[in-house]
Amino acid sequence: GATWTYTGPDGEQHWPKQYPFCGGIFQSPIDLHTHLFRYDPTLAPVKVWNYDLSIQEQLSLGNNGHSVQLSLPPSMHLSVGLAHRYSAAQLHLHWGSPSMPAGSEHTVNGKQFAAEMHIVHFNSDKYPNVSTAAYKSDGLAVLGVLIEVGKFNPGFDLFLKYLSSIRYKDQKIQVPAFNIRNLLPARLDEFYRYDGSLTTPPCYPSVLWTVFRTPITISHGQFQDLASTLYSSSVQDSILTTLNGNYRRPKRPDDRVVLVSFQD
Ligand SMILES: NS(=O)(=O)c1c(F)c(F)c(S(=O)(=O)CCO)c(N[C@H]2CCCc3ccccc32)c1F
Ligand SMILES: [Zn+2]
Repeated sequence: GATWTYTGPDGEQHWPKQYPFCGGIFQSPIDLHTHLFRYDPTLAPVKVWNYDLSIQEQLSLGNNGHSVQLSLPPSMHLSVGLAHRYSAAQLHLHWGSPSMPAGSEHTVNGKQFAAEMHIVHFNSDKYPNVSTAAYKSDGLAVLGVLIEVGKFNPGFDLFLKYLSSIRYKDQKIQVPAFNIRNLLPARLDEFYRYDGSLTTPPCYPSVLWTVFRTPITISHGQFQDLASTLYSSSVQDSILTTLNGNYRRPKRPDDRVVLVSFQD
């Protein structure tokens, strides 16, 4: 695809020129703030199926120049208390930089977290794959997990430890699969839910967002590895640009409501 970045002449304020949806409605991320919240007692806890992948399976871990991306098998799926099954496609992260460790996309009452993980799922009842689903209004369901710096996270290390093998854009390796449930917070019953978009070009307004209320933690060392190991440059590029600060700033909520599954 075309070259879009998070800063500079191809930065996010320029995205709408090449990707018109980026300047459109229902954009993500947003600041999840209290007066947008509406408690919805009918919101069922998120149920994940087949996240406990066998170590015999191999997953593709790649640097796509915008993020670190782990491919996921469509046998992994979730039910978000909705009519359709959403099958997993990939997970990726957004993070800050070593000097500015705030890099989540969603913020909560103005607080930005160190990083954020997204697990992209597509409506496999209706569409054959994520690329077809990506531009359909009921196409995608993305789980968002807010990440703080704190206790070491052994689950994240199962793929963070390979980052030095995919330093450059378009590098990818096969890694042993693991239980993706260990990357999620303990409570899957407390979350924010709203209609939004992809947070990267082409910014299709096709995402049912579920952002869990409880952040998970990774250690300072794990964060530094994430924020300083990858390049957005290809291996043949003469100038090396470190891949960090890969988060879109919060967009206007317009007249959207954020459903919340908790009351306190
Ligand atoms: N934040 S986000 O909105 O969840 C989000 C990203 F931030 C992100 F970088 C990606 S990307 O890595 O594919 C790079 C640019 O699309 C995606 N890709 C999704 C949606 C686009 C179509 C597609 C096709 C195959 C696999 C994944 C995807 C993405 F959904
Ligand atoms: Zn994302």
